[in-house]
Amino acid sequence: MRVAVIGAGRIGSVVVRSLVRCGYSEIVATGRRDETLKNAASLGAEATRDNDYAVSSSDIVFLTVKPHHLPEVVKSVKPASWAGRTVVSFIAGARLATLEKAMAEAEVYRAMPNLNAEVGLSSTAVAQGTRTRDMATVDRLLKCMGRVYWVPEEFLDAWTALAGSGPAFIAEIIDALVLAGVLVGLPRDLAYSAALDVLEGTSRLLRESGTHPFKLRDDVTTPAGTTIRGLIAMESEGVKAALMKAVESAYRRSLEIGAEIDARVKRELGISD
Ligand SMILES: NC(=O)C1=CN([C@@H]2O[C@H](COP(=O)(O)OP(=O)(O)OC[C@H]3O[C@@H](n4cnc5c(N)ncnc54)[C@H](OP(=O)(O)O)[C@@H]3O)[C@@H](O)[C@H]2O)C=CC1
Ligand SMILES: O=C(O)[C@@H]1CCC=N1
Repeated sequence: MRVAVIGAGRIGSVVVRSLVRCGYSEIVATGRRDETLKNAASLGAEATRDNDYAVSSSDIVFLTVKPHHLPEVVKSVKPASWAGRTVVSFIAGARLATLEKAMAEAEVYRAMPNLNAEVGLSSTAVAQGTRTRDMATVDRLLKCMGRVYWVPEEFLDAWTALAGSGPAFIAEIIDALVLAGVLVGLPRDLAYSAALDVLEGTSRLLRESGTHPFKLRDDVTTPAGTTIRGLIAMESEGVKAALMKAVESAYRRSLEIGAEIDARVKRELGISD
């Protein structure tokens, strides 16, 4: 099976690396700049600027360009070349209806992974379109990147906010914890190790024990001890509300991008509803 990765940037490169790690060797990746192509080739992909060649010579196509590049990419491929291809779009916000209009004869899936695919730990949600047949192959390829959740498309924008953008939110929290460690006297490296260990350990404990986060919090919290002092500071600074608003804002932006891209695809490709 041959796989095309259209747009071998940050997430596209991770797709190439994940597939190579999984044993796939027939991969073609595209980009515009020399640097992008050089990088794709160094990862083991055939690198080309020719999107039409990449799509027409492959069975499965991953779309990993920025949302505003979607119309240009569709135009760079002959309509006949999309026919019969299985296309998995990682483009934030881009709706299945838009993608199916843009690539009229392709079998289209909308998915949202995250950058943790770099270490095989993506949380990827995927929704099928109206013409999809080969879910097993898509499932197998996505599993090379980490966990896969088949969901209705209505969850994709929320998933994009929580899981797609999630690594950035968690990285901010980790950075804050490291600064906090330094504030109270730990050397930076030690604070960083502690922050990563606590995050990884808590995550694993919750997943493996099935314990509710409230119960874990209460188990850690000694009356008149240290944790409760920290918890009241978190409450008064609105940490929970800030995180909820972060995800809600990202969700709204995903919806906005979806509407913008739909309008651009219709305008630039001359498609009507
Ligand atoms: N970054 C992330 O964590 C995640 C991103 N996504 C989604 O993945 C998509 C890509 O994001 P990201 O990887 O961060 O972005 P990048 O900008 O890193 O990568 C996009 C790539 O697309 C290439 N490209 C642009 N136009 C064309 C074209 N006409 N033909 C071929 N290649 C082209 C660019 O190549 P060049 O630089 O050579 O122009 C670039 O390498 C977005 O839609 C985003 O929503 C989804 C989940 C997570
Ligand atoms: O920030 C973005 O738009 C993309 C989608 C999810 C992660 N990065």
